[in-house]
Formats: sequence, structure tokens, C-alpha cells
Amino acid sequence: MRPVIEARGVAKEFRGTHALADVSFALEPDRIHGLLGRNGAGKTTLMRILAGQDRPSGGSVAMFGADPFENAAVAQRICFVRESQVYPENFRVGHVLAAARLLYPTWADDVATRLVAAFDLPQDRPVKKLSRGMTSALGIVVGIAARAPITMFDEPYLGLDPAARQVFYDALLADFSAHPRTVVLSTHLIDEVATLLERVVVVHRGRVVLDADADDVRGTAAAVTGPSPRVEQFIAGREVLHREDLGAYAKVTVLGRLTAADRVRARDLDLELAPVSLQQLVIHATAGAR
Ligand SMILES: Nc1ncnc2c1ncn2[C@@H]1O[C@H](COP(=O)(O)OP(=O)(O)OP(=O)(O)O)[C@@H](O)[C@H]1O
Repeated sequence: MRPVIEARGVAKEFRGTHALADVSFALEPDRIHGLLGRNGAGKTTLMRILAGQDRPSGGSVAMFGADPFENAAVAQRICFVRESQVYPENFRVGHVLAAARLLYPTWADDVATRLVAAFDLPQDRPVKKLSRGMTSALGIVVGIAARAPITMFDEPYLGLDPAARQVFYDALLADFSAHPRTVVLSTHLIDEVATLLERVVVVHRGRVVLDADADDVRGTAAAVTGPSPRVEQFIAGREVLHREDLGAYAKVTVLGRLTAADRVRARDLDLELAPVSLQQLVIHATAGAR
């Protein structure tokens, strides 16, 4: 399938800081992608470039095959929700929704109304007077109700309590299922969104260190638990990601796919095998100095 988002050797330098060094990937349409990485990895910089809000210092990006920078036709098809969204002075919640309705031809009023109620957002309150969580909720309402063909969320949940975050995840998934679109979600709460993500792109020190289907990533490590000597016997020769000693027992996370023979051997040694979370694998992929 033809990619809708492409980054080719994207670099970005801010007066001596190499925020992005050489980023390349291609994202397919109508999937939910996770853009993951540690603080300062370059995620926001990359999303701003993809949204046409900044230019790369090197390389290029294509959204629907076109350069998004100062491209009104492309901008109309992209909704970029970021944590530090700035709204015009004196705008109230209702004004933000009215402006978004004008901006996005795909805007769904019924979805906006439902989400405003779910987040308990006061329509006539000035945006400046909203709590941090309410400001995040407003961005989320716009991001979902816009139904833009490309929707990017950059850590959209700041200040949102767990129940409100669940409202976000449920609403995103429900609306995405009914109206598939390309979603890019940048988050540090990987375990919370793990089931939503179909593909993950992990950025570290301005480079892509992992770009794969989430399901494929999940199978690349396993946690082995049991009596220490038998665990050691089983893991001999494998790359260890993490080790926990629990008295006479040990829980060791090893890298590499387990074969059917490995599973039989583990059963014979009376060892327990468990999958490793996406979050742990991303932490491993981005370990080391930034
Ligand atoms: N306008 C700017 N001027 C100078 N340096 C910048 C600017 N914008 C970003 N940077 C630097 O570029 C690097 C990448 O920042 P970016 O905000 O893209 O990271 P991030 O992955 O979004 O981080 P976080 O997860 O903490 O939000 C950081 O070192 C940051 O300090």
C-alpha cells in the first residue's frame, strides 16, 4: 500500500543541537502508529515538520505525496494536537470548536458534542481559564471530531486523570473503527496505549532505532521465571535484558524469539514463560546515553 506519511533522511539542527539526525520511515494509511522515544528524542520536532509547521534542515517529508510546508491543501487534511496548543486570546471552548468546524471539512459535530459531555468541558469558559487536564481534553475533542485523514497527537494527555485518559482511548478507537484514518500518537504511557498501536516507530538520539508492527515487536523477548539454577541453564547463551532475583527464584527477560523446542524445554525445566510488554522493549531499544 502507498504510504501517506514519508520521512526521507530527515535532519533538523537548532544552532548546534542535532534534534533529528537521519530519520526515514514510511507509514501506511488507516493505521494507528506509535511514535515513541525518550525525552528529547526528537518526536515533537519530527511531528512539527510532518505537520508543515517547520522545515527540515536536511532530507524531506511527504504527506499524501506532497511537501506539507506552507501547503494549505495538505494542512486541511492534517490535524496536529499538541500538548502546548496555543489558542487566540479570549477564545472560549465554543470558539475553538466553531473554528475547528470551519477548518476541517470532515468535522463531526455529534462526536464533538458527545466528547465535550464525556470530559465535562464547559463550552463558555475561556480557554485560558481551563485546568491543564481540561485543556488537554479540548485538544483531544478537536483531534477526534476533526476526523482528519492524518491525525497526530503529541502527548495529548497531560493533566488528564486515568479515567479521562480511558475516555480518550475508547473514543479514539471507536471513531477510528467507524472512520479509519492515519493516526500518529506520541506518548510515554506506552503500556496504556499498547493495544491501540498497530505499528511503532521508536526514535532515539534523532534516529529511528525500531520501526515494526507492534505484534512483531511483542514477540521479540520473553520473561523466564523459576528456580535460579534452572533459569540460568535455560538462558545460557541468550542476551539478557533484565534480571530480578527473588530469593531462590529468578525472573530473567531474554531477547530473541522462543521456538517450540524452547517452550518444551522450559516446560521440562518447570519454568514459567511470559510475554514482555511493549514498554519494556521500547525502554530496552532506547537504553544508553541520550
Ligand atoms: N526550537 C528549538 N531550539 C533549540 N533546540 C530545540 C528546539 N526545539 C527542540 N530542540 C531540541 O531538540 C531536541 C529534541 O526535542 P523534541 O522536543 O523534539 O523532543 P521530544 O522527543 O518531543 O521530547 P519529549 O518527549 O521530552 O517531549 C531536544 O534536545 C530539544 O532541546
